[in-house]
Amino acid sequence: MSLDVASVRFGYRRTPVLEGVDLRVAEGGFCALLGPNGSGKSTLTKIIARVLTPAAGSVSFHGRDLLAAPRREHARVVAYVPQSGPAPFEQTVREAVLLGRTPHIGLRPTRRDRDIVAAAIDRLGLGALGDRPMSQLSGGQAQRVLIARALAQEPRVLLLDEPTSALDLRYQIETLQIVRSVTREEGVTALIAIHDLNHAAHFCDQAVLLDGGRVVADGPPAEAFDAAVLSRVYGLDVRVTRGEQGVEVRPSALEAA
Ligand SMILES: Nc1ncnc2c1ncn2[C@@H]1O[C@H](COP(=O)(O)OP(=O)(O)OP(=O)(O)O)[C@@H](O)[C@H]1O
Repeated sequence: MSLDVASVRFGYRRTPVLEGVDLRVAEGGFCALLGPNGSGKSTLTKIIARVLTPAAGSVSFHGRDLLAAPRREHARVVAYVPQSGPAPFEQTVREAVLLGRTPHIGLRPTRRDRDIVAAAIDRLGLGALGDRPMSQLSGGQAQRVLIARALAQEPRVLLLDEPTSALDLRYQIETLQIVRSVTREEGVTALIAIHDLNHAAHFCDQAVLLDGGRVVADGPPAEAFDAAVLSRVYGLDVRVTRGEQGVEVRPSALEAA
């Protein structure tokens, strides 16, 4: 029972970006997708979300081919939080989150759909903003609406592309806690593109490191984080320490300062 990405290749025009990516996330796992700018993290999440079509390879969940499934079926399994989304001027927060119910709704939303939307809005701390037009939100509030929309979709697989990039420290931590509880308590499988290696180590149970469109490390963060590999991939000398608090990565330059 897992999300399986096998031999995925992709290029924009003639430039190869992903060169045979394999990864497996166990059901209920929380996997960090790491790597420097341009390493292919967004591209890979977009392929699983079916925003992009790979040149080769497969994506399956519980052995079911997600790339060949009808769109509505795919949307019942996979929810995708992009780095940012369009904010139609007239749409309120509640209407934007209700869009997450689209794959489940018949002709019109039921009471249950509205309850799920209200719960997702509350969970992301947006309770006071339900009637606010999307155009009047801060960047971080809008990012939290996208996450609430994905939760309202009740997916089995949750893909998040740098969902904490616009969030202040409190909401970064709260969002990662929410995603972790969704994986642990509801068995949702989550894949998150994220830059903060220490947040990844703390919250995720698997870390996949991409470099130039290839997987160069994959495993529990404490095992996958190797100082020599990270230093080479990021082009910056780092130290990895392992203690009671778990694994921690620090640029060597900061230690010398
Ligand atoms: N629409 C596009 N057309 C052409 N090239 C693209 C396009 N989108 C991304 N690329 C290129 O593909 C490569 C991978 O980009 P991608 O956005 O997947 O990286 P990333 O790891 O998510 O980076 P970041 O950490 O900066 O978000 C980069 O070299 C990028 O310049």
